[in-house]
Amino acid sequence: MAGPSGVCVSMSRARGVSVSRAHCGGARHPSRRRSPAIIRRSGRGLDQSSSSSLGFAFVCRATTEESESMPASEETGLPKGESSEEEEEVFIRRRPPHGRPRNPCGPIDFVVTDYVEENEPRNILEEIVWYKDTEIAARKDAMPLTRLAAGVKKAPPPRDFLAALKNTYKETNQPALIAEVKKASPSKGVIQPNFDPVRIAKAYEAGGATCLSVLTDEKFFQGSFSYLREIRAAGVTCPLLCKEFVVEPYQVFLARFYGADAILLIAAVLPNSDLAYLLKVVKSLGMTALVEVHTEGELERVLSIPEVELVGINNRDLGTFEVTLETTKRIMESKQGQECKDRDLVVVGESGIFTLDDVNFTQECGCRSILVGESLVKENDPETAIKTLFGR
Ligand SMILES: O=C(O)c1ccccc1NCC(=O)[C@H](O)[C@H](O)COP(=O)(O)O
Repeated sequence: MAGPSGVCVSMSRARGVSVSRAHCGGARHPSRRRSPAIIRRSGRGLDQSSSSSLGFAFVCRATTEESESMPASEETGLPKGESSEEEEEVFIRRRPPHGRPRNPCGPIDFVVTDYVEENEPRNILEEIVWYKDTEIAARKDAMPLTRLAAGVKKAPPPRDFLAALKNTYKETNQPALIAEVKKASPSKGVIQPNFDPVRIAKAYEAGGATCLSVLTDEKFFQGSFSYLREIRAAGVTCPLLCKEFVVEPYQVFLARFYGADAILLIAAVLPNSDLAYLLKVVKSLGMTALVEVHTEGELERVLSIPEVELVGINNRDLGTFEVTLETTKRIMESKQGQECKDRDLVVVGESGIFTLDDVNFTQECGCRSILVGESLVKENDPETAIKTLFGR
């Protein structure tokens, strides 16, 4: 049964139905202004779990007075009310702008029949981020935040990820290596078929990596949170970055629970209000945040948050998958790049680093650290691969 403006209500499981229409707080895209979205009232989905509101209560207590005063969304535990100007700068739409293709709603479900094209992810990062709601809901079903937070207290203490990078740079005068443990990626498919995360992590450490980045996304990278724990349990002492697509505080707790010392926050995904809030959560757990940007505009936005200490510049264009180190050069030569240098922030050059020339080029751009995945992980002897990469 088609309702007004393309709202189609499926009666298959329904006896009676009324669907409310209102602004949707989740999507961040100008198109949403042209048409009202649908508010989900009940049924299965993210808001089915009571753990997110519980989670927020916990996070509030775990962080500062300042964050306590921020109103938060019941759905995600993140603060509401970011300015529309800031929303425009966020490249990634957090959710399909017109809701999911099918929306369970109590005893019925409804379908949005218009705007099918706008409702498709525009790039791989949107596709990944949209799937996170499903993934996080399942995680919360298995372990509500209250239990997760209790578990976090028993996790091994966090190591200082940022200090490790700074020390290496000072000692070696070469960029400190964050070596990535990743089996596959959306752009390359399977990179290492004989993937053994512990063997690779040990080889990276033996080769001289300062820190490790561990992909935890299962669907798109064939990663796992359990790799963090396995690598720690095997005695690897390098601080560990949880390479995840974070949209909620719950994921930060999960990372700490599994032993991560640092976590990635992607500016293209997170408006500043979310970034600032997540940074407080990260700090409250004793971890470091690597805040990743792709453009000067994102860097400018990120630099307005005083808590940012570690910035990553990703050379991969997430629309085309094209990788060029010129991105790092361009951004580091911009006024925002200059501000990073003036503030003595550690900047990490990420993606597309294959040779000693690439290492040197990134260092000349002003990066004190590099994050390297493919060129090391594809080799069957990653220890030697690191030594070759650094000309040692
Ligand atoms: O690598 C991808 O295909 C990808 C797609 C969408 C989001 C992120 C993606 N990669 C994550 C990374 O940025 C890299 O794993 C990391 O920077 C290392 O890059 P590389 O040395 O080129 O493997």
